[in-house]
Amino acid sequence: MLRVENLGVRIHGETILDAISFCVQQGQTLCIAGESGSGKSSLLRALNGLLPAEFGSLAFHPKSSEPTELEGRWRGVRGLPGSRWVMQDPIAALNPKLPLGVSIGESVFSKNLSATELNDAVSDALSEVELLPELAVRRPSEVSMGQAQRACLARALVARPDLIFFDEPLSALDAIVQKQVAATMRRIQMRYGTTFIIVTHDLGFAATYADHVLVLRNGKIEANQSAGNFFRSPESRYCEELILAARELGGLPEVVPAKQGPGEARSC
Ligand SMILES: Nc1ncnc2c1ncn2[C@@H]1O[C@H](COP(=O)(O)OP(=O)(O)OP(=O)(O)O)[C@@H](O)[C@H]1O
Repeated sequence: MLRVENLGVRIHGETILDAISFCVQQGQTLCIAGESGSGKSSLLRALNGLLPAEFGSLAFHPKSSEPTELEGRWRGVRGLPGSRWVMQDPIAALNPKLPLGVSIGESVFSKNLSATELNDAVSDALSEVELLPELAVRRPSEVSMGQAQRACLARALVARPDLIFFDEPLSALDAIVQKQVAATMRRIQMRYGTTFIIVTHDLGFAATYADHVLVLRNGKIEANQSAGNFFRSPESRYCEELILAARELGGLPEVVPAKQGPGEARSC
């Protein structure tokens, strides 16, 4: 569904990402992990056209939008048609002056919906993420962090994307709300078959939700494996150490249970 070959990013002569290749199938979850500064967010930015990147090739074939195929230098600031992005800090991601319902509705501005259709779409999206319709009139400063992150998820969902990029979507939330939002994300994926690409520091989260794991280090790929293989038999010593460190901190069980859901990771 999304296949990237040989992506590179250089800024002011410095290599930020080098020779990045991976693919992810429709309805599956790719978690991108790695230490701070390894290039995870830069990879999301490059895939969304926000950093100047060189692509050996990129092919994105969503179910409900035109395919995108490109190679060479790309900077398409509107991102990939058929995809949306949920950021790490929901308060910073939302316009502080706009009620949540308006921010959510802006996501489908280009569809030229009537006022009634727009209201219905926003209400549906709010209920999809388990928020009351009354919250549509509140501004970001008038809701909790968890509610704001759900609103960001609703803003992505209202456009019915085939692919959602998430940059550390749970890190601004407390543990209980993290669990609730993660469960909502999972339910949405099961219902709509949406593909998720999620940047996370949390290997425990990746162990529970990922089909595939991509580990970056110094802008290069350190591992690109199905989640099952990654946690059983990581590709490099560095990844073994990452897994060990997560276990020692108590964030990862000794035995990673098989992922609940549509089945074993499908390779592409
Ligand atoms: N626009 C930019 N100009 C120059 N350097 C940049 C730019 N964006 C990112 N970098 C550099 O690229 C490297 C990777 O940064 P990036 O934010 O992608 O890392 P990360 O893995 O997401 O880190 P973290 O987990 O801390 O968010 C860093 O050394 C960063 O300073």
